[in-house]
Amino acid sequence: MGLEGSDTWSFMRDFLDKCGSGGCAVVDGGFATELERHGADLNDPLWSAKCLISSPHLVRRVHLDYLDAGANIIITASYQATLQGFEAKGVSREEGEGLLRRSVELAREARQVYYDRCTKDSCDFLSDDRYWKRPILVAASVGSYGAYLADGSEYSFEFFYMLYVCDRGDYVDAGADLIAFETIPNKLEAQAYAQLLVEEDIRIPAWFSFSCKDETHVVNGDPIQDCASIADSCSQVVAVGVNCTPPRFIHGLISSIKKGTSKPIIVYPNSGETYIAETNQWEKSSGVVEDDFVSYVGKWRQAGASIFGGCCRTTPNTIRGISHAIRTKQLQPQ
Ligand code: MET
Ligand SMILES: [Zn+2]
Repeated sequence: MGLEGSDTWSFMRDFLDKCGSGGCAVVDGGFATELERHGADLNDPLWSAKCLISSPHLVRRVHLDYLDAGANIIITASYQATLQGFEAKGVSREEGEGLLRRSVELAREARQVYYDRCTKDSCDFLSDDRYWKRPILVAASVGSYGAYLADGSEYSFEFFYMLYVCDRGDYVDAGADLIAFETIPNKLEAQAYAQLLVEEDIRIPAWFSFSCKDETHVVNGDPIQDCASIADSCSQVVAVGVNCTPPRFIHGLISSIKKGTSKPIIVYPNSGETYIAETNQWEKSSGVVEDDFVSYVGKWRQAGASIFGGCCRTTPNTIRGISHAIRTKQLQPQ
């Protein structure tokens, strides 16, 4: 049974209401780069998904750190997880499917640990002498197909379907609350995901989040407004936005996205640094200081976004700051 249109329409809006911060929610921060800060070596085609094999305890720990920091949505370690990638490591197809499910289970376990601790130590808010259980969703991460094709080969829809349809039912079975299509670089992929969600009758909702190169275009040059319109016409998509994009473009991007959709807008920029592939290092962008984008969240709320977080090189501290800002200021859109 697929989600009915009205269910998906209300899914994110109901969730945002329940979060109790004036219709805002907090997503987590950079997951893979946070694993690296804890010493994980992610120089691997599987990137963060490598830790599903080598250090699942660290995956659960980082999820928990983001929950402790105030996240309402945690994104799984499956960004670059593929059965093909696992197979290259000698992991059988069945075991690989198990690892895809495991990525969701680890996030759900962290949520359970967090809730168990809350009732014992009252670490979350109290209202009327009762413990308030902060709403928390587990979003299964699907990284871009373009990123998977890092060798510069061409898009092949046959392969795309093999990668993304065969594998992704595992997330639903494992109990993910939604699918996060992240860092989408172009219109073509957005169209393919939208088609996939409809044709395969994926039973959980999704968000589409694009990676952008300025205030009006995604990284390949397509207008973000067109990308947002594609997401808008797919009833299973419950939020549209941008991630892994420098903070300085976010305000303009929110205005551009609003021209293409009226769905809730999600923004989780990176730290503003640039990844240099040759050296495997992140460098400060010249002349731009964006160390602390937490202070911009109020403006982004006014511009019309309602879900805020961080991407690469942001940490639980960023998320703590965002969470504090939206809870204490009760920000409103203009
Ligand atoms: N959710 C992913 C992560 O933080 C997004 C990566 S963007 C390159 O690991
Ligand atoms: Zn990122």
